[in-house]
Amino acid sequence: MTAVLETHGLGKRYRRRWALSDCTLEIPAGHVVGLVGPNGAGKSTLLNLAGGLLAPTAGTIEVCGGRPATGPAQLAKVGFVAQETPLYGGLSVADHLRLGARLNPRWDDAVARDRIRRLGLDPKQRAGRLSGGQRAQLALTLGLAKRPELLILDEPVAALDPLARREFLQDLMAAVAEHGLSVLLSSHLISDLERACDHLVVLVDSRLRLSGAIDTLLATHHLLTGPRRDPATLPADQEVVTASHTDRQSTLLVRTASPIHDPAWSVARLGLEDLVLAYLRGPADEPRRRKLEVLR
Ligand SMILES: Nc1ncnc2c1ncn2[C@@H]1O[C@H](COP(=O)(O)OP(=O)(O)OP(=O)(O)O)[C@@H](O)[C@H]1O
Repeated sequence: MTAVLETHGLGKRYRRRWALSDCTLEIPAGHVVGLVGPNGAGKSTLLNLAGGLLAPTAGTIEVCGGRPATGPAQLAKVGFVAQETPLYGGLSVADHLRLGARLNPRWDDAVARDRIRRLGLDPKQRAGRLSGGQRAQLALTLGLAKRPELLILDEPVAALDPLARREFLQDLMAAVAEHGLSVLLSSHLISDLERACDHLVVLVDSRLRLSGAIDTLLATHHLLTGPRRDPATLPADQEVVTASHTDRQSTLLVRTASPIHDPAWSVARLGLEDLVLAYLRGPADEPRRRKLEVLR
């Protein structure tokens, strides 16, 4: 597997607080990877580290085989659209495309012009006069036309209307299929991630909670419902992600690569949204011990 992003023990600290801690992660090339987590979980921090806008406090990070933002060749490989879609307010849409062409060796002018035309943006309009969604669209167009190996997008679709969101995600998937682009994007909109992504990374409380191919994650998580039971009595290969109990019944979300044979359980699969929400809600460490406390 070729990795477009590889981190080992990666951490970023602001004064006493770790915004990202002990993150070891490998993201394969040629995929659209969704990054999710609650507000303040460390998503932008991870993306900014990958884009070379921040330097790590601990650990290492490699993007497309090199350290982020170290020289022009490395910069050309990575496109980054930050959350606040930085543009030059005094420059027109056309000026931004000209600048993009001058600064980026692999610039695809046809893609840029075609998107601007489809979006109905006036090339003469100054970026400072565009709406929030139009500015986001211009920034995303610059990111796609740069033809990077890895495109990093921090909440790219947040400002777009539903139709524009869907069309943008389709453009992204087409670029992945046609040009082997890899994409890492953060979003709170799980339905969008479900549509566009085939890999998932979940951060909670500055820590990596889950990562992997979405198909595999969905196939290895099971919702078990049955007579009340201490989660500590489950087979060792069944990791309890969350557990809730009534007087008579237990409902457990477990992760395991093996089939569930115990006839006491009724077993159901989860959709992506329920899986993500379980990890956002679930305890970050020692789930078995904590759940035992609940049972007492
Ligand atoms: N420049 C900074 N100085 C101090 N603390 C910071 C700074 N930037 C981020 N943080 C803190 O680091 C933590 C992670 O922030 P980050 O922006 O990475 O979260 P996020 O997951 O992207 O959140 P959101 O979903 O709200 O965009 C937060 O607690 C935030 O307050």
